[in-house]
Amino acid sequence: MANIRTLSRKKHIALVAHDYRKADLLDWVSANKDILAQHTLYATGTTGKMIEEALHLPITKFLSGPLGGDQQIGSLIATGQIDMIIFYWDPMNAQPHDTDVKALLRLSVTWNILLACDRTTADFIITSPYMNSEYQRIMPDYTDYLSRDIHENE
Ligand SMILES: O=C(CO)COP(=O)(O)O
Repeated sequence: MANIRTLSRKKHIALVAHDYRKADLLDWVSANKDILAQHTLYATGTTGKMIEEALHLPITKFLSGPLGGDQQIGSLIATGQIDMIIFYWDPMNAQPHDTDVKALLRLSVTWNILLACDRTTADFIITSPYMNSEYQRIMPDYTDYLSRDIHENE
């Protein structure tokens, strides 16, 4: 039987943007401020400071992404404390912490959470009826992986 985790009406949402995409994220957050204000918000350090200063939304800020903030959010995803991430990563510039960026994207998929990396996807998510209701999230089953025979290749 599938393992289900119920997302409450009030979602836990992480907001993250690379420098060249921060203005775009701010624009999207501004356009959806009233909806976002009904949820619990988290962000990497610089992104969070920018949103707080511009829009006065309460937001839990972690370290700046390259200094460990991406990994802090990744850790919350792995422990089921983040339901959704809006991650405006920069497709045109290399990042010094590319491994952390990849890890954050990987964990989002690993745990089947909501992930938007562009405005169109973010718009579809924020207008979904599930934003105002509970949602039964099917948890991926890693039982086989966890019980694998680690000696089989010896
Ligand atoms: O680097 C980031 C995401 O990978 C974002 O970090 P900041 O919000 O601290 O700029």
